[in-house]
Amino acid sequence: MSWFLEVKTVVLLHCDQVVGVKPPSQVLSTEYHLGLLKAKLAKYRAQLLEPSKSPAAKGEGFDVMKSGDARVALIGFPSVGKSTFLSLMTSTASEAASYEFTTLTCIPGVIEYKGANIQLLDLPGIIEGAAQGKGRGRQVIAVARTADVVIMMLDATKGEVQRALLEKELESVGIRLNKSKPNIYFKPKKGGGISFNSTVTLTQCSEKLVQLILHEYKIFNAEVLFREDCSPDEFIDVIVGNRVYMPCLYVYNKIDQISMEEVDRLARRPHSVVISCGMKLNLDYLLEKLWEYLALTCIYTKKRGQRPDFTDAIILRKGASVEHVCHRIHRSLASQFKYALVWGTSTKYSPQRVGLTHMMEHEDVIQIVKK
Ligand SMILES: Nc1nc2c(ncn2[C@@H]2O[C@H](COP(=O)(O)OP(=O)(O)OP(=O)(O)O)[C@@H](O)[C@H]2O)c(=O)[nH]1
Ligand SMILES: [K+]
Ligand SMILES: [Mg+2]
Repeated sequence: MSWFLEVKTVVLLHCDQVVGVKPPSQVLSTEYHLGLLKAKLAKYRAQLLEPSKSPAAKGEGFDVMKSGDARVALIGFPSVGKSTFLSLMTSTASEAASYEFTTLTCIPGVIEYKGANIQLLDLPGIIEGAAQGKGRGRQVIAVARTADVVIMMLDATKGEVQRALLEKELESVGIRLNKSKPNIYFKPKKGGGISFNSTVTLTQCSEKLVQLILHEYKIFNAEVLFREDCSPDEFIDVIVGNRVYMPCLYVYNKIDQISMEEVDRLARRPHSVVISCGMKLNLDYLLEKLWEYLALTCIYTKKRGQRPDFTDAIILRKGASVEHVCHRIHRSLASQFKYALVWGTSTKYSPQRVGLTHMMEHEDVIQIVKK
């Protein structure tokens, strides 16, 4: 697989050099060549996603029930301190030791924070080649796909190498870290050819390239609308589908082992937090960051004629409706529901009378009126 990634890098460099410099005929032939290569590359990657025959390599996760308000998976090389971290942050003890592959299964714990129960999963260490089934790699990655946030735990003394290798592993199975879904409307059709439009100026894709990529996937009729200046890779992600867009915190552990300068440098990297489980350093800050990345919705309730109860929030995932709030308060509340008054950013007016399908936003206040 590695040679293929190298090919991709070369092609991308080539692309940057060519755009806007060569006469149209040459641009066309370069694009033709490039489009085919990229589409082939994506097909090859898609094959990687297909489960192989043997049951061990099937890619099924460990059998751990989802519980609580959110799920966080601990991904990392062996002996970076994942189990030490779980034992510190939760009331669950997970064996930690200086030898690699101490943890052989998935061990769930619960972090209680700001009234929310966050399920934290300790997992076996993974190494290069995990995606192709090395060690328990496939199982670990399958669990990572089900998380709301991934904590990629790194040993601060070798963090950069570990980070690059694991990013590549996750990337190869369609997990996109800290990226949002490309804003491209794509709809295969029965006939009518390919209709291509864009609402912004495109600097990385053209109609011709889009067509070539689609043809490689044997798609000859489709509607495509770019609402964002996406790359060919991002367009391929949209066609292939099955991608997971996952927030990820890079956590550099064992900072007691590195120089102050190095701590400073790592702490300033994007999406990164430095900690020491051994010395219990910076764990509070990590929790704060984790909370931010989980982006849970807190809803406050209010009784008629009383002030809202800001001490006890109802915690929900993004995209929760009034109905979700009702279910949280009482099982039968939705069936007795008449209307609700909502104050906050989800409404035009405060308060506003809303129904069960109204979508709630973070820090909204709600008063429910029963029949
Ligand atoms: N110096 C130092 N050592 C640490 C720190 N955190 C954990 N360790 C040590 O690192 C070793 C590995 O810790 P584990 O928690 O077992 O690591 P793991 O990532 O769960 O390892 P596997 O289960 O084998 O994948 C243990 O000897 C820990 O005591 C830290 O902050 N500083
Ligand atoms: K270990
Ligand atoms: Mg462990």
